[in-house]
Order: sequence, then C-alpha cells, then structure tokens
Amino acid sequence: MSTWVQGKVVERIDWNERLFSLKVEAEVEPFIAGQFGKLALEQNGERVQRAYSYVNPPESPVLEFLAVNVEEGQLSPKLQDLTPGDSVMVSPRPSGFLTLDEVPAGRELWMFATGTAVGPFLSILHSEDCWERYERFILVYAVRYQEDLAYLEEIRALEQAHPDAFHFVPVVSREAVDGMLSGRIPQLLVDGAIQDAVGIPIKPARSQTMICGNPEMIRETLAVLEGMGLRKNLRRTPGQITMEKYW
Ligand SMILES: Cc1cc2nc3c(=O)[nH]c(=O)nc-3n(C[C@H](O)[C@H](O)[C@H](O)COP(=O)(O)OP(=O)(O)OC[C@H]3O[C@@H](n4cnc5c(N)ncnc54)[C@H](O)[C@@H]3O)c2cc1C
Repeated sequence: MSTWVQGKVVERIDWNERLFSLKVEAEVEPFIAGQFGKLALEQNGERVQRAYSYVNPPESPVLEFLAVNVEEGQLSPKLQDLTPGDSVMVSPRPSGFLTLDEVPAGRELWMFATGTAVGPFLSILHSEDCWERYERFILVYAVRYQEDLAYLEEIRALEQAHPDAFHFVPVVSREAVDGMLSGRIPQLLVDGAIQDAVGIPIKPARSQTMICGNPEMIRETLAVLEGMGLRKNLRRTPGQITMEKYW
C-alpha cells in the first residue's frame, strides 16, 4: 500500500468547544484494538502529520479518532475545522503496542487514561474477543472538567452490558461532581480511592494495568504502581504495567 491514503470525513462529533471526534472513511490495513494511525493535512505545501489512536474496534468499517484542539498546535486546530465531505490523509499502516496481545494474563485489567487517551481503551472494550481475556475490566478515565468526558453514553452502555465484568471510574480534577472521584489518578491510587470505588485491590499476582495519556500522569502512575510491586511489562521481561505516551 502507498504511504498515505485519502480519507473522507463522514462525521464530526463536538463533545465540547475543543474536544471532538472525527469519523473517517479510508482503506487502511487491519489493526489491533489499542493501536494508532496517523492523520495528515497539507499546510503551505508541507504534510503535517500526527499520531491518533483508533477509537473504533477493528471490525468497524469507519475509522474514528478522538482529538483535542491544542491551542497553537499545528495540526489539531485544522482537524477540528474539518466537516463531512472534507478530505484528510490517513496512514494505511497501524502502529503501537498498547494492545491486549502484549498484556500478560491476570484476573483484572486496569486501564488508566487521561483525556483523549480513553480512545484506545474504547477500541479494546468494543472489540469482539476482549471480554474473554480477564475476569474484570476497570476503566479509569481522568479529565479536568466533567464536560471533558467523551463517549459517556457508550461507556454507560458497557456498564449495563457487562455489569459484573466492567467497572467505570470517572475522575475529574478541577470540579467536584457527584458520583465521580475528584483529584488525579496517582494520588487517588496512593489513597486507595480508586481501588475502593470498585472494591478490587491492585496486586502483582492478579492485576494487569495499561496506562495511556499525558507523560506526567504516566510517570507518576508508573511510580505508584511500582511502589505496589508491579513492574513494567517488556517483551523480554513480562510485567504488569503496559504504557503509551501521547507526547
Ligand atoms: C502514540 C500516540 C497516539 C496519540 N493519539 C492521540 C489521540 O488519539 N488523540 C489526540 O488528541 N492526540 C493524540 N496524540 C497526540 C497527537 O499526535 C498530537 O500531538 C496532538 O494532536 C497535537 O498536535 P498539534 O500538531 O495540534 O500540536 P503540536 O504543535 O504538535 O503540539 C504538541 C503539544 O500538544 C499537547 N498535546 C498533544 N496531544 C495532546 C492531547 N491528546 N491532549 C492534550 N494535549 C496534547 C502537548 O503539550 C504537546 O507537547 C497521540 C500521540 C501519540 C504519540
């Protein structure tokens, strides 16, 4: 396949003023849930490209990406200007190792996301063979304000469809919201608030964790989980912590 394919935007969902999803029709190679592709636009004769995780499961015919408009960012503001019918370049080749086949067996799978990094976890949770792999899945989704929580309806539907197997822990850092934890993921893990919210402990013998999002959260969460005895998951030395940084 060539380096880039022409994609067609079929829908844009605006979650709030800066947070949006793009649904794109494009012929790409098969991917594994949790992987990312690249989107690009021509700007002043140059191709500006960035990585974006697939939100849709691999079985879905339309690609979906969740993105935030980064102030003064080169590409994301232009992506937010796209409307149905517009073209966007899509890399046909998927990349990335934030996938279940990279994660060892365990009882529970914890997924820690900040902001747009909930995307790859939704792709995983909507993929066909996900639910057989672990007894329980806990999605911890941290944002600044409640209005920054995208895909809430879909996530609530997952709770209803898998009441024993799926737990959702929304975390909001800059306001207090009923039914949601307030604070930041690393400290809430230290306090045990996240574990208490679902009634499940985090222990190396039973827990697998995936972390995705901003580098500071990843660094601090990694340190907290290591303090609990978990180790980075590397191909040569399997562990319990699998991570992907967005910048
Ligand atoms: C593996 C991978 C997967 C990614 N998947 C996504 C995705 O699914 N959705 C998405 O929105 N971005 C994702 N990103 C980030 C994305 O590639 C771009 O960096 C982002 O859209 C900003 O591009 P820009 O050209 O507008 O800004 P740039 O001019 O490139 O500015 C980059 C700066 O923007 C900030 N930034 C970048 N990404 C984010 C973000 N997601 N949330 C908040 N601040 C951010 C950081 O401060 C970063 O230093 C991913 C990055 C990687 C490496």
